[in-house]
Amino acid sequence: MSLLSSTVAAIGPADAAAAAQARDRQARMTKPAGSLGVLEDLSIRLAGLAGQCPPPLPEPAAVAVFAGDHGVHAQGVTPWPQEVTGQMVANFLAGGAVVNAFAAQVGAAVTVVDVGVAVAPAAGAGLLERNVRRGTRDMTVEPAMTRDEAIAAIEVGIAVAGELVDAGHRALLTGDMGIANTTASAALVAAFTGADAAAVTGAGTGIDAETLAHKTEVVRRALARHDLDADDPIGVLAAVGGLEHAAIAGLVLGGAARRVPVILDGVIAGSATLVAAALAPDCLDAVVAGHRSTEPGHGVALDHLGLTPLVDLSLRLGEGTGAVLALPLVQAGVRALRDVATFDSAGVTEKQ
Ligand SMILES: Cc1cc2ncn([C@H]3O[C@H](COP(=O)(O)O)[C@@H](O)[C@H]3O)c2cc1C
Ligand SMILES: O=C(O)c1cccnc1
Repeated sequence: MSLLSSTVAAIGPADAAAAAQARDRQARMTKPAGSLGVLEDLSIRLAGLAGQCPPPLPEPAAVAVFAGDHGVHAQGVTPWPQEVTGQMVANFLAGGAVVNAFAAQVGAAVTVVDVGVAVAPAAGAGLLERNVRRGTRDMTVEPAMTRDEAIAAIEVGIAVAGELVDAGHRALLTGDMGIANTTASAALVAAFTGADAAAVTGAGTGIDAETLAHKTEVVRRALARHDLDADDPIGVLAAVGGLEHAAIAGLVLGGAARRVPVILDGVIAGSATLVAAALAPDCLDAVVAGHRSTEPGHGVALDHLGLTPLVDLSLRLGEGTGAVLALPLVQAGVRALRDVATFDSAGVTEKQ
């Protein structure tokens, strides 16, 4: 059996008994019932995922930054040159990117993976060299990847998830680097949700109104170019996705198979999770939406997946920055379920 097939087969539903135990404990903790809002629901979900109440604290955490390039860059969808992808890989390895600063703040490790960078980055200490191909093809002309390439890149993500969990990590965070990847993200979201290109295409790193109109047309052309069927997620991914999207889908599947929470970053992660959920719907039990980015396709993807983002700070960066900022909230939700006394144990009188 392939790594993808065995991983999908290993993903099962949440443990209803552990979730019920967590729900019951939340009702008996020394606080008004429901007063921790979203964090209560989150702790109950994570108990169901782990199959125990309380679930293990989601730490130590690791953010996996998957880097890849995009043939659709040739269509003029972003003002940034493609070589920035590889240059930022070097910056991540040197500790100089925003995700490094934020990860240091919350004690998360940063793992950098070349799954599809166009020009081989200089082998820096810590780089995981797992390149499947040196950038995708232009999706407005031909499929971005072959099915085999898409599956190989998904399996890179599954393997990285396994390695990080084997190394002791108990929370996986998604990160991405890939100039032009918000264009592929928009196409994926449109293909899986049926939304119009205009509803899911955004400014990415920042473009003027004319370039945004052009980018929307590029997404529309790519969608029209391929015979996209949401029931064939590998086919959609291969046609209009990116190598880092594939790897992130794999990280989600791999985390879910190991029953470790996966905290999503922005629109690249959201669109990649549409692929993962189409392959294995139960993987969503492991998924936490870290934040909502300003890319319009991100909200469309999260709504489709039924996920509520934890923070909304108008970020539009990627790299894993939004996921990393959300990590302490996830940890606080679990810590409350684990450490807060009950009315009985603390001798606090319950409401009349
Ligand atoms: C210096 C720099 C650092 C970044 N870090 C993340 N991104 C983000 O922006 C890119 C997507 O935007 P678009 O589709 O508009 O090209 C991705 O690389 C994403 O990770 C960056 C972009 C730049 C320029
Ligand atoms: O939503 C994101 O993660 C995002 C938005 C803009 C540019 N890069 C990433």
